[in-house]
This record gives sequence, structure tokens and C-alpha cells, in this order.
Amino acid sequence: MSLDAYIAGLPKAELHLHIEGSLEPEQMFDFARRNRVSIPFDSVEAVRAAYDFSNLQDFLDIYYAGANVLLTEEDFHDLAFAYFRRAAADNVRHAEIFFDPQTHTDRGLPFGVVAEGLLAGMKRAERELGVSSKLILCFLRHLDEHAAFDALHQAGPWLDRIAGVGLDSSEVGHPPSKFERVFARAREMGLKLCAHAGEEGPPEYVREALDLLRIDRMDHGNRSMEDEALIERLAASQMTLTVCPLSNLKLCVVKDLRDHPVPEMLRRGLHVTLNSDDPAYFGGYVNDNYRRLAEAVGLTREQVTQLARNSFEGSFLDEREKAARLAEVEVYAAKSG
Ligand code: HPA
Ligand SMILES: [Zn+2]
Repeated sequence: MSLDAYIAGLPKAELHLHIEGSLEPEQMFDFARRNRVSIPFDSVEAVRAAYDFSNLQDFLDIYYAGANVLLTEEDFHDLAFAYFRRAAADNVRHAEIFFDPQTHTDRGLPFGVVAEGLLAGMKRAERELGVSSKLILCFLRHLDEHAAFDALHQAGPWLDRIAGVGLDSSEVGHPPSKFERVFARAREMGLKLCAHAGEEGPPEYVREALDLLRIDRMDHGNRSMEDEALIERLAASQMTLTVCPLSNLKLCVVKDLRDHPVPEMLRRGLHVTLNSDDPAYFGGYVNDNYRRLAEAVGLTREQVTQLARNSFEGSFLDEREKAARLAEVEVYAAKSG
């Protein structure tokens, strides 16, 4: 069996996926048409041509504009279910998806329209595709602390169906320290904590995410590799890093996939996972990330299997569910060996 075929059938979890970043250009046109919203493109090709980014902010400007076509509960349901269908085709058995409520409530949508639509799509995916999932509310870090508290407050009626909080959007200039109090509040409420750190921001931001936000999982974390003490700390604590190779390539975090830090992260014993981030914008879903990285840096089958194990271990599933999913990985690895 080729490594590509092995990757295709390997059971895996996706832990870093912005649901708004799964909005494919075709869907953008469908939603715009049915909601009578105008978009500044005349064809799917023109949209794809605009996806040429030189940094995170370049991408975010287009990503937030794309979200304007999402208006109804049905839109959010359809967006989520389409993602799960695509993920199921990659043998993603479990996904923990981020959403950015402030992007929508700031345009006048009720929080409940977004949450109910996404939760309905998640429920249907569990029922029809057998893909389990959890929902993570991300605070936009370019906005202030008060806005983050407001988003957490608005989430109140849905908090029994929200697994955790995250921190995304423009990193540089918006350090984790800005959100220390709202993360402390989320922790008291029993929510899991994630934060994007070290995508473009310096190792100091990674340290703040660990020490001030006290995160359970780190999104990206690439620039941790510039700091020896931080590498050792991440290895010792086995902090899960949700790394996104094709995102890193498209946003120029790495110049070439051959320079990607994952092999060094694995060599240093970091608990790394592979994820798609914003697949509609970055040119690939989970299996594309595994395959393209494996090809570029020469991952072995054993390394690929370890990445899949890590994805379940790093999830917010309970220990019994984790064990069941991990057993599926071992059965697959043994059968395909
Ligand atoms: O990769 C990302 N980084 C920061 N914010 C984001 N929002 C969507 N994707 C990203
Ligand atoms: Zn992200």
C-alpha cells in the first residue's frame, strides 16, 4: 500500500478547523444567491484567484468578507454539514471546530442563529456520517477584552454544548495577556482553553498562552521552535500543538513545505497533530495536509500513524472515547502493515 493510500484510510481527528474557513467559493455563490447578498467577484475562478496571500492579515481580510454571505441558521447548518461530509471522506472520525461568533453578531446576527445552525449540522453529521464533534468559541483578538466577555456572555444558553474557547485573528500586536481575565472566567466555567500562538507572533506569546491563559491545547505554535527552553517545556508537558502545514505555506509562515518544522518537532518529542485550518482558502483538507507534508519532508508510515494517534490523544474526548478511537488507529495500522 502506498503512503497516500495509507493516509487516506487512517482514522484521524481534526482539531484545528475554522468552520467559516471551510466556505468553498461555490458555496459562497450559492449562499449569496439565496440570501440576495452581493459579493465582489463574478466567478468561482475569480474568487480562487484572490486567494493569494502574503501574510495572515491578507487572508483575514478576505475571510471576514466571505463570511458576509452567511445569514441564516440553515446557512450555518449547511456550511457545517458540508465540512463534515468532506471530512468523513478523509476518514476524519472526530472534529473539534472553531467558530467566530463576533464576526456574525457584529453584523447583527443573533448568537443563537449561528450556534443553533452549527449544532444542528454537528448532530446530523454524528447521525448520518458517524463523525463526532465538539464546538469551540473563538474570541477575535483584534477586538478588546470587553467584546470577548460579551461573546462569552451571549454564549450562555449554549454553553452546555460548547466545549471550549479559543483565540484567533490578527496575532501580532494582540498578545495573549490581553485576554487573561476572560480566559480565567472561561476556565472557572469549566470550558477547555485553546489559543493560536506562535503562528506569526514571537515565542513570548507562546509563553504567555501557557502561563497567563493556561491553555489546554496550542494552535500552530510554529515559532516555539526558535526558543530552546520552550521546546523542552512543550516536550516535557506533552502540550498538543495543532499544526497546519498548507495554511503555513499559503500564509508564508514557511517558504516551502520542505522547510516545515514538523519533522524537527517530532524529533524533539513534541505532541504534534496535522490539521487544515481554513481548507477552502488554503487548498486542502486534512488528508491533503498529511500527504503534501509527507511528500515534502519524507514522513514515514510510523510518523504518520503517530500524528493520527496524537490527534485523538489531544482531543477533548473523554478517556473512554479516546481509547476507543485510538484502538481503531492500532487496528488499522496492524491490518495495513
Ligand atoms: O490561521 C489563523 N490564524 C489566526 N486567525 C485565524 N482565523 C482563521 N484562521 C486563522
Ligand atoms: Zn487557525
